[in-house]
Amino acid sequence: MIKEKQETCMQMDEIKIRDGVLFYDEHFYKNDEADQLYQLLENEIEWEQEELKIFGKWYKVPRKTAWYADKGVRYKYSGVVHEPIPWTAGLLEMKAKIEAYTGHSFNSVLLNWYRNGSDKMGWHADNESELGENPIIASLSFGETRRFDLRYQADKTEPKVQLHLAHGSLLIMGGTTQHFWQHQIPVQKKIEKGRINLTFRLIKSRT
Ligand SMILES: O=C(O)CCC(=O)C(=O)O
Ligand SMILES: [Fe+2]
Repeated sequence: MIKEKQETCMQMDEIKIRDGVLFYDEHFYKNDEADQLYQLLENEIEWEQEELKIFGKWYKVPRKTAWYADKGVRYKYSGVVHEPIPWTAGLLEMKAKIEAYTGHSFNSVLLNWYRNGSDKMGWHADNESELGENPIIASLSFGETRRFDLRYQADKTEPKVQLHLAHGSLLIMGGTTQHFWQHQIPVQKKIEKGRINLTFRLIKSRT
């Protein structure tokens, strides 16, 4: 099984980084399928506008979000514990395709909709304790290609990594990536259209 898993991931391009594991498949979905999935997600997902309290003042999160998962799985993001929405058929299909391809299973997905290039996500690592020691995160992107930056925490001289996550692509982050690296989606003012990202995760502990 382990051998099979490795072979499956070997079909993906490995992006070599220090103290981390990244695999990327630019064409996980064909273009026309990806177009349809973008529309489906934009219309069917129960998008929320979250607000965050920073130093006593409320700010709108600069993107729309949604959280779908198995029953009973809870997750804290943007400082709030979220109850999951039950899976839709479309999301379950995507999950099954990723599971078959990678040999890893997932019980939840966090969705982010960046409506244009002003929507963003700041530097962070997906290192919440619920995800366990070395989480595997499977990230699907649809819509506009956005930059995905990674920076190494312990040694600022390590060069930043810049990826461009394409329409229909799959990125896998694994190994110790979340210990040593942070990532962000920076503002790209010239981008006028939207991008939807789904990060499939396995939540191990139930808060
Ligand atoms: O939009 C992306 O590609 C990244 C999303 C992300 O980092 C997250 O949901 O934790
Ligand atoms: Fe993240």
